[in-house]
Amino acid sequence: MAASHIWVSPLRPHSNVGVSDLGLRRCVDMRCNWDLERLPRWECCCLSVLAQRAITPVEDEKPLIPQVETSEAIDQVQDTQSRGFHKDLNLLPKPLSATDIFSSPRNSAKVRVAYQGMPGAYGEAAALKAYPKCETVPCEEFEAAFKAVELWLVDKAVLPIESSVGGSIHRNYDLLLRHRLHIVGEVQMVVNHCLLGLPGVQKEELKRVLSHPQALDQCDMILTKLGVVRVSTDDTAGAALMVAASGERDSGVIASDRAAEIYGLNILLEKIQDDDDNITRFLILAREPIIPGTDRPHKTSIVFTLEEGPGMLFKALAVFASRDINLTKIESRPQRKRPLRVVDDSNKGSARYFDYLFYIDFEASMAEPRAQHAMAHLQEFASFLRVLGCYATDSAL
Ligand SMILES: O=C(O)C(=O)C[C@]1(C(=O)O)C=C[C@@H](O)C=C1
Repeated sequence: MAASHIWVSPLRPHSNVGVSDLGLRRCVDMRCNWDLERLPRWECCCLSVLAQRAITPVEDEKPLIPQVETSEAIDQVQDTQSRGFHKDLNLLPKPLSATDIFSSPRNSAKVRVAYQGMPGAYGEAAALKAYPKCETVPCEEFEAAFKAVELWLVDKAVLPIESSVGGSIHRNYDLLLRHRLHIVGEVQMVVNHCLLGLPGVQKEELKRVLSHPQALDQCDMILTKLGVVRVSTDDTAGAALMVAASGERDSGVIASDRAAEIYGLNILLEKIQDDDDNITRFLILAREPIIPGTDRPHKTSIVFTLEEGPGMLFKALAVFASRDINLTKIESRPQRKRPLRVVDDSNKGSARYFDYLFYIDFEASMAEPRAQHAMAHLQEFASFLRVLGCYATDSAL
């Protein structure tokens, strides 16, 4: 029986990993090629993957619905096989979603790092750059990765925060504030996009190209030249999976060379981004902050709000300038809970102010007195101030 047909029976209570009944689960470990006769043995190599996905209900969690192998599923596999793909896409790990989070027992000495997207996404590469021996955990959405850390399902999350071409990833700025995680590091990654297609397909045959919106933007010139329709997906590797699964010969993908390998697609063009130096900066998030050092260059990330008044932002920025502290990033986001603030009647009641959150990264460690003084000074007139993290600067591209 093919590995794609392997289903694992309910896990019995397993004291050393603390897993209770998981329901019927398909073997999701790509390395697992156990046959049906051997399934009752819980020491199966896929145990780690299953254990990693064990469930403890959280507030908004839907109960896990046991999966059963349906005739459609079998048809799908046979259909895929008949199209001749050498990769069995059913064996890919299913990414976690925000409503599909469960707590995880630890059965691995490896650091587990969550990222958004499917295997082969750039987030996975960033996680492996930061922790070369880590176990990567795919998540459907950014928020699922935040929750996975909070629920001890993983140790860290690695999420994109800005791109040299596309700018800030606003969703993650907002999530940084909504969740109580700490920034413990950063990863700068050169992103080299490839144009992928099904085996045997020429780039001239493509009518549409699927990818993450950032990747589509970063490859604007080649897409315009090809005259294709752009289709947005949640992540680049997810786009590769879709095309591999659909077998649509007129659909191409922008994704990594690793995604091509995982999903059995051919690389039609390499390094197709408009800007050669296409760099994405990822943040490493953890439950606990690190103790800041002064042994090597550090950055500190903060978020604050200011009282209304002329020159307030100027005053805020002056706390850094007067101490010779260099700012590497400033971002403002509307404050969601009070997106619009109407002034009181004494001010005629007609003026409306937007309240903004200011996110700043500056080049100093919180272990340095100048950074501590700058924060104390800022606190004098900031209505809210939080240090999101202090971490070593990543200068290795
Ligand atoms: O889709 C992916 O592969 C991602 O890792 C996400 C992401 C992003 O959010 O910017 C990361 C890097 C690339 O710039 C394109 C997409």
